[in-house]
Amino acid sequence: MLESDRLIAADEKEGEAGFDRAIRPRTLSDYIGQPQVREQLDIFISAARGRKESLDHTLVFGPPGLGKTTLANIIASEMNVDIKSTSGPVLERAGDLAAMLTNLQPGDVLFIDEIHRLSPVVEEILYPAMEDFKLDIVIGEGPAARSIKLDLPNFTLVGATTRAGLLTSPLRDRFGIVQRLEFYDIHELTEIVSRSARLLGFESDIEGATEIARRSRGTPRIANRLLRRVRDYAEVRGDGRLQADIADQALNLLHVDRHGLDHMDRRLLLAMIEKFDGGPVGVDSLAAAISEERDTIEDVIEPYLIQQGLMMRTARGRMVTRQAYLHFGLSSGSDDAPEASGETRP
Ligand SMILES: Nc1ncnc2c1ncn2[C@@H]1O[C@H](COP(=O)(O)OP(=O)(O)OP(=O)(O)O)[C@@H](O)[C@H]1O
Ligand SMILES: [Mg+2]
Repeated sequence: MLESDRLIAADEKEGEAGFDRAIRPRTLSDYIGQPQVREQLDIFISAARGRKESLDHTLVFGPPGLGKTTLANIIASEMNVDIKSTSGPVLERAGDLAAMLTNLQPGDVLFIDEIHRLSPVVEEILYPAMEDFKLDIVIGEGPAARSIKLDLPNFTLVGATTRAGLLTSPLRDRFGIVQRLEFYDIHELTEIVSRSARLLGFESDIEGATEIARRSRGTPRIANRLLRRVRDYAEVRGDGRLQADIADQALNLLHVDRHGLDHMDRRLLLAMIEKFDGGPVGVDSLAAAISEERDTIEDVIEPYLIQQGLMMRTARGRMVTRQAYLHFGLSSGSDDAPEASGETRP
């Protein structure tokens, strides 16, 4: 199975955009969960508005599907300004960024998704733009080359990344506000599912919403996707309402287990147990063993398994925990399978 075919992949799938527009929160008060992020941003935004200044540059990081893009849009709407969106890989040349920057109105939000993938030449242009609102760019080549300096309006750069560790430190240091998104707990996800169901006109009860929440890997995008599939099932096999037994049947049919683990998670954990004796094993060996990209393992599969206390990242490599053996009904063979280190299940 391809990563992109995964029902519980946290990345956005084709055809979800329209559905997403209907349910994406637009204001900070619609944004469920992430209490610290919300409280801090509420203060910073109110203060900036009070001073009639633009908001400080803001970096948002966290695993896919937790609400980074949503938050960038909310920041712009709470600040009452426009948002212009682009992404790291799209900005290939210095001129691409210059075009975006010179197009900004005072106070605007410039949203750069996947900001860890900016090329070094583009990043160089970004530094003075962020710091002094100056554009400093060389056009042309050889003897005809000229350096152009322009004043830019004050703007807010909002950067999003799944991998804060890959940001260069000069770039990271230029963000005044850094927010980390966490996986959502069951109560928050239940609220998200109930809200989405309401907006879709899909009648639901709390048990039904909870059943989806429990199996959504702490991720709103997955919760909303499972909700859509359960709605199909409820319309065809049930009475069109979201209830716990209908959700359970639908998700079993889709092979999403009670902890929200699917085929790929199970394959990763079982490879560690069966081929590497529980680890420690390097991520590259693991990637080869299950024929996945290393990035997919690091970005998509393992963050949730680590958060759930099923595996650990150690200096010597990846290891499964005792909980992983228990999950598969196996005994941990040796007694040295580690306990999960203080991580709790949502
Ligand atoms: N706090 C929240 N409350 C309610 N719904 C949310 C929240 N956060 C995200 N969502 C929903 O989850 C979906 C995914 O959010 P979003 O696109 O912002 O994720 P992302 O972090 O930008 O993902 P990626 O890393 O793939 O870019 C959206 O459909 C949005 O409606
Ligand atoms: Mg996004």
